Parts: sequence; C-alpha cells; structure tokens
Amino acid sequence: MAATASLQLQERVHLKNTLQRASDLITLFFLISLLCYRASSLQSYGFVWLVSFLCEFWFTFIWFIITSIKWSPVTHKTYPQNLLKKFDELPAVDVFVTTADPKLEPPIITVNTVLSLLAVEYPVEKLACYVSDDGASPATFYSLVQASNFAKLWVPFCKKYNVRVRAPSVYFSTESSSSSSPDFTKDWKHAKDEYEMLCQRIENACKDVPKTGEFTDFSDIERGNHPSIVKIVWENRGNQEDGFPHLIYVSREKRPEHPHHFKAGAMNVLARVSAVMTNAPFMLNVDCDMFANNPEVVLHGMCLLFGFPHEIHSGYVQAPQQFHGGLQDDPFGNQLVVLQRKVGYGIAGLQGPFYAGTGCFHRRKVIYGSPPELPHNSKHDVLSCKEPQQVFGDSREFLDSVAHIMSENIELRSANLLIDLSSKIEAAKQVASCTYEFNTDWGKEVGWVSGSVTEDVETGIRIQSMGWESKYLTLDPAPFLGNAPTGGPASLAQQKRWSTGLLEILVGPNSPLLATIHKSLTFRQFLVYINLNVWALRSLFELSYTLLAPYCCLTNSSFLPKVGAAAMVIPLGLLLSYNVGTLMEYLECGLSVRAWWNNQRMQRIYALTSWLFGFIGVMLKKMGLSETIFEVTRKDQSLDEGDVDMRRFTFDSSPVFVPGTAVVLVNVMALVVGLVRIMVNGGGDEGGDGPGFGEFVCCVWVVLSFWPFVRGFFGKGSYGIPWVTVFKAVALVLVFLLMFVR
Ligand SMILES: O=c1ccn([C@@H]2O[C@H](COP(=O)(O)OP(=O)(O)O[C@H]3O[C@H](CO)[C@@H](O)[C@H](O)[C@H]3O)[C@@H](O)[C@H]2O)c(=O)[nH]1
Ligand SMILES: [Mn+2]
Repeated sequence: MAATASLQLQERVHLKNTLQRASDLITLFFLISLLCYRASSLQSYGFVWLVSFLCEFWFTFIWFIITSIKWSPVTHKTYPQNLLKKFDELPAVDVFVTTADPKLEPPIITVNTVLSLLAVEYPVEKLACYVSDDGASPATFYSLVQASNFAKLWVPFCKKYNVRVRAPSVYFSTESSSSSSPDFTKDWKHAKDEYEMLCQRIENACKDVPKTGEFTDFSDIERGNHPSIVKIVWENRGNQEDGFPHLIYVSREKRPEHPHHFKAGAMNVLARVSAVMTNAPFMLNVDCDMFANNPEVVLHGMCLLFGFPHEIHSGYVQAPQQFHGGLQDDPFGNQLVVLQRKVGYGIAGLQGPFYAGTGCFHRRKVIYGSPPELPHNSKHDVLSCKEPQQVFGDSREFLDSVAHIMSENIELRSANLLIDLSSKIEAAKQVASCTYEFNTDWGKEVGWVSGSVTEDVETGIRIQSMGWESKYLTLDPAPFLGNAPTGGPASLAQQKRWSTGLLEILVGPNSPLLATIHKSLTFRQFLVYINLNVWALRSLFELSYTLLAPYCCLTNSSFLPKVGAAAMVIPLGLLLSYNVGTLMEYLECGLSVRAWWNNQRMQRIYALTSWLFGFIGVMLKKMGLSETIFEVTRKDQSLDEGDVDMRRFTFDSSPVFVPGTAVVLVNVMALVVGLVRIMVNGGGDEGGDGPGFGEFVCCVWVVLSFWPFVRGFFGKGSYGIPWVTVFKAVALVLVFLLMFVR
C-alpha cells in the first residue's frame, strides 16, 4: 500500500459567490437600518415598538449567522480511480441500516436499501451489512431472508451490466430492457420477474407472518419486551464467484423498565454487535429508506477519509440528505435542495458538515471517543484515566475488538472478514442486551449520544468538539436518496422532533456553547450549530411578529412607518431584498418560483406549529413533566407525480395544528376590522396612529403563507381542519383578545 503517495484522492474547490454575498449583505444592511430606526425612536412609542425591536433584533442575529455560514462555500471533488492505484487493498466497512416499525417503514423499503448496499462497487469480502430492527418484526426478518435469496441474482446482474441505480424498485420503475442485447433482455426480464415475486412474498408475509423454524424467536414476544435476537441472514464464505457481503439481522433486547434511547440506542448496539463480529475500522450508516443511489459511493467516501495529509481533516464523511420521488414544487418544503446547496457548501468550508444521522461514513475509533492525534494530545484520553470496562462495558470479546481498533494504523491493515460468524452470535447477543450500557460511557463519551431526539447532531458536536473536522460528500448522481415525508401530520411531526432535539442539545451537556469555550469546536462552527439549535426559540419571535400586525389592526395602532414617511424605505427594501435574494437562490438551483414560495410558506408554518411545540416540549421536559420521544416518520412507498392529492396539506386532531389555525383566524379578523374601520372613520396611511399599508400587507402575507390552513377550514376528511382543532383555536383567539385587545 501507499505506493504512489502523490496520487490525489480529493481536491478542494472554492465556489464563486460574489452575487450571493452582495445580496445577503444588502438584506443585512436593511435589517440593521430597521434596528437603528427602532432604537432611535424607542422612547416615543410603547409596547408594540419594543416587541418589534426585539423580534427584529432576533431576525438580524439569525441573518448575520446565516450570512457568515454561507460566506465561503467549498466542495470536494473525489477521484476514486486513484484510490485503486494508491492502495493494494481497501479497508473494511461495516454498513448499518436501522428500522423501527414495519407499519410506518414497510419492509420492502428496508429491503431495497439493503439490496442497494449489498450491490455497491466495493470488494464484497470487505463489507458486512447489519440491519437493526427496533420493531422485532418477523416480517422484517423474513423479508431480509427473501432479499438475500434475490441478492444472489441481483448483485451479479448489477455488476455485470453496470446498473446505475441498484435499489430494484427504483431501477425497475425507470429502466426498460428495450433496444439492448438479447442477453441483457433475458437477464433483465428474469430479474424483474424475480423481484416482483419477492415483493409479493414480502407483502404476503406482512399479513400472515411465518411462525415456525427460524421464526420461533419471534413468537410470543412483544416489540418492547424481548431478549436480543441476532441472526445471520447470509454469510459470505468467500467461496462463490459472485458473492455478496454478509447480512446480519439484529433486534436488541428491550424491557419495559429500561430506557432504550431510540435510534441512538439502536446505533450503539449496531456498533458493538458489528465489533464482535467483523470489527471493520469504518462504518457507514443509513436509515432504512436511504438507498445507495451511486454504486461507487463507498469508493468516493474512502477518498475523503484518506485524501488528506492528516486524518483530523475527516473525522467523518457526511453525504447530504437527498430525496427521491419528491413531489413537484416541494409542497411541504422539506426537500432541502437550496439549503444543502447554499448552507451545506458553506458549512463544508468551515469545520465541516454536521452529522445528519444517515448517509455518513464514520471512523470506528472516533465513534469510540478517540481524539485526533496531535502533538499536544495524549493518545486515547478516554482510555487513559479509566479502566476499559468502565468505559466500554465488560464484554471480553468487545474489549478485545476495541484494543484492535485503537492500535496503530489499523484502518489500512487488511482485516480478515471471512471469519466464522456463527461462533460470534453469543457475544453479539450479550452486547445487544438492554443492561450492557449501565455504568459505562456509552451514550455519553462513547458511541451515539443519547438523551436528545436528534442524536445525530449531538453526536456530531461531540466529535467536532474533540477537534475533528468532517467532510461533505456531494456527488452526481447523488450518493444516497431517501424519503421525505408528505402530508401535514408527518411533516409537522418530523419538524417538531428536530426542533425539540436541537433545543435539548443547546441546553444539554453537549451544548455548542460549552464545546466552543472548553473544547475544540471552532467559533464559526459554533454559529452553524446555533443556527440549528435555536429553531424552537425562533418560533417565539415569529409568533410575536405574526401577531403584531393583527394587534395593530384591532387596536388601531401601527408598528411600521406610513407610506408617505421616509422610513418606509427600510421595510420595503427589506421585503424586496429578502424575497428577491431567496428567490434567486431557488432559480439558480433550477427550482421554480412555486418551489420557492412553498418553502417560504412552509418555513412560516413549521415555525408556528412544530417549532413552537418543540419549545413547549423541551420546557415540559426541563420541568420534569414529560419526556421527549422519537416519533418515527411514516415512509410512503410510492409517490405518484400526477396525483394532486399527495401534494395537498392534510390535518389530524393533533394539537400541533391549533396555533396555525388560530393565527389564520386572528389575521383574517384583523383584516376585516381594520378595513371596516378605515371605511367608516377614514385613516390608514393618510392620518392618525392607526394601521396603514404596512400592517395590511403583513396580515395578507401571513394569510397567504398559511393558505393550506385557509383551505383546511373548507376541506373535507383529512383535508379539513377537525372541529376540535377549530374550537381550541377559537379559544386561543379569545384569550389573545382578552389579554391584549380591550
Ligand atoms: O426507536 C427508534 C426510532 C427510530 N429509528 C430509526 O431511525 C431512523 C430515522 O427515523 P425517521 O423516522 O426516518 O426520522 P427522520 O426525521 O426521517 O430522520 C432524520 O432525523 C433523525 C433525528 O431526528 C436522524 O436520526 C435520522 O438519521 C435523520 O434521517 C429510521 O431508520 C428509524 O428506523 C430506530 O432505529 N429506533
Ligand atoms: Mn427518515
């Protein structure tokens, strides 16, 4: 190995963004002007002015952070062809897939992800795929067994014909066999027929689960109360020509009296189970719906792990969360395209992307808490002051595996993965037990950090605060593609979980603030995390600001300059520069004006629904009144582009819809009252202290942003806002009127 050290594996490319900077600065200029205007006349106005000032101060603060994050975008080009020239042998990678609920996450989705991973371009004896099933579902296990049978045909087929998308459901929905060689047509047809049969069998198994043989482990168990189940679905013994990687099913022990820490808990079990079995120095983790969309993805990942003079530069390699089958114009504002392009590349130029929970390559030793080796760092700090079993738990097999991983240069030393897996099952079950982590550092200094519902970001902070940088793996075609939620309830629930978890981090032991002061998180990376961590807090300012204009209309006052006044230039300039600036970003990324608007309005909706509940949830948790839980997002199997209904906002009776409904009611009411008053008494911009053009524009803007809710008042079934929600919203509106408008 390391024969030709000069061969480049990656290249850092700076992206030009002069226009972007100018546009962001203009908006910042208007924001600051607005603050100065408020500050200069704070005395002469009352309460409304003060609230406006505080909100605008907050918006300026956030905009300053965003401008700073986006300032110097970079991307890294990767050269996998050099990898193969540079190293005689590639390092081993353990691949982790998590699933939690066969109803919300149909097994066929997991199967497609697993098949795409088994078929990647990488030496098969260097890969092992572990599936964690928190649902302890025999249907999921059965599906994996069936999938491994299909893989015997699918993996060679993909490699023989260099198939580009190796998730069969996606491949067969887009490719056809026409105009190809007769050989290919025959093989294609065969693979397609077999895949359809696989789907059929899996569908049947989901209805009527087998209970004999291998499946007896699943009989008479509850998903929250059962022993560890570890099963080797497929063992690659290295004796077949067209082999494919090991496939192992893991369902960790669960008992009602022990907390299981949701996904963080599942990841930690995967880390340990894989350690006692194959112990690869690298791990790749994906969610069950995130298939490998680029067959060379692991090679590209290795380029970023090995492409730098010092490993400190790539503690982990994160691919962006990209989605497939997205609805046209992004009606739920969750495809994150512009965010990844503008903010993502910006972060890539700082300490590196935050860990997003899926599509990420990790170094095992980093997950185990190893700081980067620097002259002033004593090696393996964690290990130096405590006994290994206090840190890692007391499985002998596991401790041996740790010692091996922590030893010098293991990452490139060839590991023999062709071991007898079945001899490791007992050790694996032990480390998958629900008491294994007691009195150890797991979930704290070692492994995935548990305690917040965004374990991903928190784990990333922990890693970066040791000084590690991370790298952003962007490829064309995209490295991985997942499933973005659709409909109101699922989208709002996901945003609620994110905002909850992010705020939990801010006030927890891994707060980026502490990490910057006491550890090695850089200042601008701190800004990256602050921007994320305060989502829930943003809701308070957005809510206040949303209520300002209706308040003014109802109380015959104003918070914006009048049309004739010179100061009106400021809010007008801000409105223009912000909207034109953000619209340009969407157009630049090849998206439509509609997509821009949908994202704008969904941001307002998320802020006043999900993020607000995130804030309340964290407050309740801090007061000890409730716990935050990880609600799994429903994964839709097929998104039909032409289906208008999929794009429409849906509701259920969840309280999360109440504030949005109330906001619409207040704003509509304010518009009516304000207009009637002007018609009767005159006023508006010409005279008096009453609301003018500015306030009316604000009310209309809010109503347009909440258009899905406006439609919801008239919709039927899940398209309509349930009556209970409307009643609760009316009650809130009454409270608002009684408190502020007398
Ligand atoms: O108790 C649990 C709960 C969830 N999961 C798995 O976690 C993954 C993510 O769950 P999902 O419902 O899809 O959440 P998303 O909001 O789509 O996930 C994003 O946000 C999460 C943090 O909130 C990260 O963990 C994910 O990686 C990231 O993709 C899925 O594979 C689940 O099967 C478990 O294994 N055990
Ligand atoms: Mn997901």
